[in-house]
Amino acid sequence: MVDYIVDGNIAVLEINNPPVNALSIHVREGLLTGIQKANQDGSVQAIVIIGKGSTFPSGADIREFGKPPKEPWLTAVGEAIEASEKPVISALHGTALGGGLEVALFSHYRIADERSRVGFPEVKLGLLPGAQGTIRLPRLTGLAVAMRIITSGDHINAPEALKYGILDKLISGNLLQEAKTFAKSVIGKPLDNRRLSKIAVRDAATVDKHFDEALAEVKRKYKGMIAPVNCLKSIRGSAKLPFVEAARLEAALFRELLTSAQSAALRYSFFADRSAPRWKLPSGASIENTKPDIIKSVAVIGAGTMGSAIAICFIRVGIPVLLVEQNDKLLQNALKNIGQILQGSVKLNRITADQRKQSLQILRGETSLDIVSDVDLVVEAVFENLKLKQEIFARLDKICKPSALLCSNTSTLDIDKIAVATNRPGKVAGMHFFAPAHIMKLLENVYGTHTSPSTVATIMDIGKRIGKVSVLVRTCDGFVANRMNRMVGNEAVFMLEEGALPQDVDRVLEDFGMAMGPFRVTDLSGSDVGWRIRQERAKEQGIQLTYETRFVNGERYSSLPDRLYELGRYGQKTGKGWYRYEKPFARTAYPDPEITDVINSHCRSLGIERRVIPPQEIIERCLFAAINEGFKVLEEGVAEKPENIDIIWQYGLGFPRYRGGPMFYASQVGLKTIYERVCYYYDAFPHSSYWAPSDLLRKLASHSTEVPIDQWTSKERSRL
Ligand SMILES: C/C=C(\C)C(=O)SCCNC(=O)CCNC(=O)[C@H](O)C(C)(C)COP(=O)(O)OP(=O)(O)OC[C@H]1O[C@@H](n2cnc3c(N)ncnc32)[C@H](O)[C@@H]1OP(=O)(O)O
Repeated sequence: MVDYIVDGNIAVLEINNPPVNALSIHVREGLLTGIQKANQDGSVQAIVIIGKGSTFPSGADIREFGKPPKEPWLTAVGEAIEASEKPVISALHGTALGGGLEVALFSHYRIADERSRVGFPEVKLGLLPGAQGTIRLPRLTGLAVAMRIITSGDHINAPEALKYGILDKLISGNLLQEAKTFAKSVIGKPLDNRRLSKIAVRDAATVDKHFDEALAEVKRKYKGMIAPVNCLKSIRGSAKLPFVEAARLEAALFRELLTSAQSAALRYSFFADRSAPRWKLPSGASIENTKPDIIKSVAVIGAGTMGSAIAICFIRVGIPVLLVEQNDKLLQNALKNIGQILQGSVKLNRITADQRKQSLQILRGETSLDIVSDVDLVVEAVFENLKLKQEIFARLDKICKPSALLCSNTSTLDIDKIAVATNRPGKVAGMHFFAPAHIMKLLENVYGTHTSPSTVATIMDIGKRIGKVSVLVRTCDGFVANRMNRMVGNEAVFMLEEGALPQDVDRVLEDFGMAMGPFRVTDLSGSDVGWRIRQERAKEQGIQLTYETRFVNGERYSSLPDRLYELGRYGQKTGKGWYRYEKPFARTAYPDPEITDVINSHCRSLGIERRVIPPQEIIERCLFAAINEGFKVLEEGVAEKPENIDIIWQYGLGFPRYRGGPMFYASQVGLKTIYERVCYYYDAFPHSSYWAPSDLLRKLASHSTEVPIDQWTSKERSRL
């Protein structure tokens, strides 16, 4: 794991632990032994630490957290490095992160490949740089820069790191050769002024001011997260306390984080991010054995808000798009909007003016579907109506070349029902973008009964190319996101009927960490959309919806949202929805006494007695209902693994990453508790059949010990 190579009077400790040279136990042992050996070796006068392969260590081995810790700790290794009587030079390349950067900060000198990056991403894992990173970095950079680097977790490029004093020299040539040359140049020089533990924080006197400012910032930016706050407390300690005491404080703050539920969730999320895009079909086809087609051109059908944003996703990575809208006025409007959105990106420095120009050059608007005959991929983004989509797909099937993939951006409709309109069901799939599509990271890719493995491989690959987090799910009503989120919406509205107000429900869920409560979300997206879908479905089933309707097909129904629609309260766009806004399209939501009156009068007219609904009930009814549905999604194989569901919620539905996702949250609450509460609510609300407990949940909850989340699918599904 660490090779010890002597070249003349220089010992090189080469870390070899692919893929990222994580500081696993054997690496820590190897480094410690190497430093000791080099100090005992009379022929050695300086020591170089370097990474083999693509990078200097990118951090501690995250898989070791949560397991019984093994000595030597990284701090002990680092202290041996700093105490070395022979100069130690860390030679950085790739990404020197977390514990990797800490190794460098224990070293007496740091040189780096000019393309390398450094950083402390621990905060993203709910941790702090616990091997003295929080007390060493401020000694080099000063407090403000250290606070920013450590609480953001952002990577810093080498030239910037040089400017901040983190690095001593940038290297453009052969790193190892240059490191040896550098090492020779520092032999015999005094080391105490190179040992950071011997150096004071130069702006220590200003620590309280920096702390207060940074604390206000992290509380706003990382609401609810404890790691950034502990990072700041530890950095404050670096300035206020003698080094050894500051190190003790850092260790205590680190231990608190290491055992926290937030860190467990964030570490789970780190691996879930990497696992979710790795798709596998029940047939055995997978990312490992199926090649994607190369998509060189795309047509987007429907130039509404969604279609336009989808077009942007492709053109900004250089994939030409034909945007088709039947009405020329709407088309011209869409093209203008796309230009404006890209202009906004230029203003925010996300793209250059040149990139905007290049993107617009590969966008073409058309009013005829016939023009799409030669594209490789079609993404349909018209109104959510099965008949309309079937008509379009039937036409596309005739117009498009046989190899073209036909995908729908439907958010709910069964892909199989769309595919039957074509003679190429193997090439039909869902690509469910989330609004606003050019901003939201999630792409919920949907396969139907006949979708071929190569179609799946292609939509997953194109998702990656356009920078999305792509998760594959099987078709069903609402897929994963909308199917599970429907329970949140339903329960939220039912609780209004029983005693809550929109702001009560939203506040509880936002305090839990959701980016937005369900009523603020509805106001943002517009309640007219939901109304139209409800009316269409009722029409299809020959049902007449009225204010008195309390059940549809035996299921509990609330007409409250319909009342809002009739009042013209469509949400932000009309300046009124579940909340009041200063004017149409204004963002700030104010609780509205008119809504309280509407709800009260609704309850009176239906003879419902209102009661106080406690916060815990709001959490349980919204989230436990969704979690129960999540277990049904798993048992049916709609999602292959819990990570897929959690990633969909994090990137598509604003679930707090520091809680992992609804399924990971369930694992922390405990499946017995979840199951018992689901049963309780099913008893209380038998007309909401989604409360019927999932078989998988029941089975998992029946085990005497908690079944770990990574065994939920493999163990139990096969036994159901
Ligand atoms: C106290 C805490 C201390 C001292 C710490 O150091 S905490 C760890 C701090 N470091 C990090 O958080 C870095 C995490 N890694 C990354 O950000 C990225 O992996 C990368 C920028 C280093 C490289 O990115 P990329 O090239 O895209 O590669 P992947 O992200 O796909 O990673 C490749 C595989 O390596 C696994 N991995 C990466 N980092 C670690 C790690 N620190 N410990 C364990 N495993 C790690 C990653 O999961 C990938 O594995 P597979 O999915 O391929 O199995």
